Amino acid sequence: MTLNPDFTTSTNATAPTPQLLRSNPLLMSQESSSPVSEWSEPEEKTRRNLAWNVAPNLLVSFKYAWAGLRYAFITQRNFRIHTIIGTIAITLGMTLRVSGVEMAIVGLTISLVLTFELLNTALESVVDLTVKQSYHELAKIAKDCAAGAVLVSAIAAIFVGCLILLPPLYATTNSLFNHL
Ligand SMILES: Nc1ncnc2c1ncn2[C@@H]1O[C@H](COP(=O)(O)OP(=O)(O)OP(=O)(O)O)[C@@H](O)[C@H]1O
Repeated sequence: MTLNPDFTTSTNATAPTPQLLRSNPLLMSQESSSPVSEWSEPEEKTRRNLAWNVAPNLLVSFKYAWAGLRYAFITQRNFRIHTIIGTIAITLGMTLRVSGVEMAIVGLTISLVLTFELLNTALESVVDLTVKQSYHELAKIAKDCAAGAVLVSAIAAIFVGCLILLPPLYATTNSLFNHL
């Protein structure tokens, strides 16, 4: 194996040295992930500024998070369906005046499903970015497992929803019919 002479002075033979990276910013993506930065503070700042999108404050971070939610809502049919069902469940819970703890359980279950949907969307994007248009067995496993995670959370949500919302719904409709 022939080693590139530029890399031989580094402790990691495959990682470019800071000197080499300074002379060629395109090599920055090959930099080792050492927890202790070898860069001076201004250099670190410049390097960070070269990232595609850097949130300078909390407000901008929220803006990116909102963009992710918006993207999932616009592009993912399942995310829209789960959002609508979740909204119906919360409205039903408030109308039926279920207890605070029960509302919290319903709310947490809904957010779990939506969270898995978002992670599923993120993972699909990363897989597509990695394998592009090509078929790969590992890409299939990754996507199928992520979809499976959403399915498990959705089944759990249906179970929790039925357990908490059906008894008061049944009681309310029963008493309504009895008054007719
Ligand atoms: N690059 C690939 N290589 C192999 N199989 C793939 C690949 N891309 C997608 N698949 C298969 O097709 C299925 C659907 O993938 P797709 O990216 O269309 O997700 P989707 O239909 O948007 O899923 P979801 O409804 O969960 O958002 C995956 O679960 C996987 O089995």
